[in-house]
Amino acid sequence: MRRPLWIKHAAQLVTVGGSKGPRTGADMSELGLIEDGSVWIEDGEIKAVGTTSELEARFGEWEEEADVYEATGRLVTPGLIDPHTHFVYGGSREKEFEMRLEGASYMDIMNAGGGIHATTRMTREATEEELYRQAELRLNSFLRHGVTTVEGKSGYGMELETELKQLGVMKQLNEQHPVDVVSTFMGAHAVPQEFKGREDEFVGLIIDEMIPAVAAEKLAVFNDVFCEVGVYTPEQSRRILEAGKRHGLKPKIHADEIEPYGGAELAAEVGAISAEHLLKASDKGIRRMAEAGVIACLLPATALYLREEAARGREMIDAGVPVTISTDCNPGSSPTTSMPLVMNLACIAMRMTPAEALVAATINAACAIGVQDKAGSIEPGKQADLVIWNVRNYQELQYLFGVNHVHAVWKKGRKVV
Ligand SMILES: N=CN[C@@H](CCC(=O)O)C(=O)O
Ligand SMILES: [Zn+2]
Repeated sequence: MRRPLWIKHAAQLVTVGGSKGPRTGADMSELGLIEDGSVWIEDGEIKAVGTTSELEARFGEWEEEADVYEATGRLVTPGLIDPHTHFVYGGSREKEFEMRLEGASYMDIMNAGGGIHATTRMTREATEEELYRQAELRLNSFLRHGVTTVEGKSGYGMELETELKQLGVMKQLNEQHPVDVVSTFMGAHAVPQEFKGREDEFVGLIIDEMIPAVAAEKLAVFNDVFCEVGVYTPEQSRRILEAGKRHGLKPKIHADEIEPYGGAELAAEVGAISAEHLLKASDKGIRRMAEAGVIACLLPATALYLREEAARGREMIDAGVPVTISTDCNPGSSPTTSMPLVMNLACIAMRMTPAEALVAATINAACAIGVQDKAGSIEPGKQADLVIWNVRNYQELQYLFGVNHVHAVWKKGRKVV
């Protein structure tokens, strides 16, 4: 049995406790704050949460047996959760960054065989070991930025062998790296170049071959599709997502990123757990998502990187849509692992409040990837995934922007940063 861990005297402890599902509306501002907060942890699990004096009354006589960590003057939050990434890939695309600054659009580059296609070529060529080493470095960086759980998507294979290779790397990393990895199959990330003009044939391959194989190997929890003008139509997307459902894969959807295309509406119709991007989501789509309880996964770093207007986060929250936020870590449109930066941008570019940004990056992110029973908040029974920050309160975390304020990170009760 490990020695208990006792964190004491946090200037502010953000618990975000007590949620069964994703938070909406005014509940997105409820942080469950405890001043002079304290957490008692046994065997990697949170046993008790309260003020330091409350926990001293309960556990004071065992102080000698515990590892005590003083968080005096600092903010403590749940480990952040990144619910949308493409962190397993081969190669790099810094040349496209320059091309975009010179005027080329994201879709122009992709349609000319770059973008997702370029990364697909490099990922197909990479060995499993190479992919593992690169992805491991990215997970290390996530951890240094206070992120303790990450969703990861395949989709740089778009052929069964490479899709399985990417998902296999995520499975190994989930077992071997401190960060928990939740996997999503995204065979429908683009139409591979060799299937140009034969899109429906490739849709058939995803439905008849790839989804059954991925589900049989239990390599993914979710099934995602890039529903976009020039990529997958809403009808093709629906077929792919319904096929995933028949094999137990829950739908996610990259929706209305570049052009309005009815993606938000489709997410509500197929009962998607979340819809991603949504820069161009329609009013009707936002209403439908609120009615159906679809979580909006908003990616303000991607919008900034593509020099686009961010999604309407403020309006979505006001309309009752549960909102989460993410880095979208990928080699093209958002090569970052910084969730703290994403929280800053959620405030600055989407007019979310500092409290809403934290809820979006913790409990709502957990709900968007189905891990809310074990992560996303500081409450008894959950994994001890905690971050101590070099700031005094949650407002300061969002106010001092573009800086990594992480002081220390615990994953399942072990100090990893
Ligand atoms: N939009 C589609 N897919 C990714 C980008 C992938 C890439 O450019 O490599 C995204 O979510 O931003
Ligand atoms: Zn994405």
